Amino acid sequence: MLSRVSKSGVWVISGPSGVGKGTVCQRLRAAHPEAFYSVSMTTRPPRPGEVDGLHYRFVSVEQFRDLIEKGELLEWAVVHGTNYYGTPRQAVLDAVDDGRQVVLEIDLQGARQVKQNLPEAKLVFLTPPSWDELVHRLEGRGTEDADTQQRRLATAKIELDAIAEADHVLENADLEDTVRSLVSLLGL
Ligand SMILES: Nc1ncnc2c1ncn2[C@@H]1O[C@H](COP(=O)(O)OP(=O)(O)OP(=O)(O)O)[C@@H](O)[C@H]1O
Ligand SMILES: Nc1nc2c(ncn2[C@@H]2O[C@H](COP(=O)(O)O)[C@@H](O)[C@H]2O)c(=O)[nH]1
Repeated sequence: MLSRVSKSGVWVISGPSGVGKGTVCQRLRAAHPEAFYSVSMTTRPPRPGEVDGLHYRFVSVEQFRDLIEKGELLEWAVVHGTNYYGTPRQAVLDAVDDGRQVVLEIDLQGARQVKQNLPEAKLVFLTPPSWDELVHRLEGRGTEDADTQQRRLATAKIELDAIAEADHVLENADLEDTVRSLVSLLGL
């Protein structure tokens, strides 16, 4: 599907909860609006300050299942064993046709599906400087209760064990360094 496109690239940004994927992608988006940043569908309730259509499209479980049935998602997963998350298919394909760089910030299950559907897609895995720093960032964000944090950290162990699947690994120590590395990798 991608082979007819020369300029575009699909870049999957993944990594454990709290490593900084959202923060890095926000910075990248502000600096390089010419790339396409997929807005995921989710059944998770919005956090304070999250805007429908900007951070996510917030939908009900029924709406999400309908999107699955209609084949409207490029990939989808139940993440951290709780909520559905998925990437709208058509918007990504349109951006590819337009020759844009496409950025998907999604979990490892979704990354694997994207690689199956679009083998040319590249998986960029962000790692924390240390496990303690990951826990510190997740706790410091303060958006989840203790149980949810523990669930996310359990997923994080599984995701970090799969690091060999990545095409590129970037340690997110200094935020600006990480953004600079991504800009260079994506050729923005
Ligand atoms: N390089 C960094 N150095 C220090 N703190 C950072 C860095 N990058 C992100 N953070 C902070 O870590 C916390 C988690 O970041 P963020 O929400 O972007 O993580 P995430 O990987 O998107 O997590 P999730 O998968 O749970 O959505 C935030 O408070 C953010 O400000
Ligand atoms: N498979 C997919 N995973 C996604 C998508 N959008 C986000 N995510 C991942 O979910 C977790 C949790 O996100 P949060 O906003 O609740 O903290 C995180 O790893 C995201 O990368 C998607 O469309 N598909």
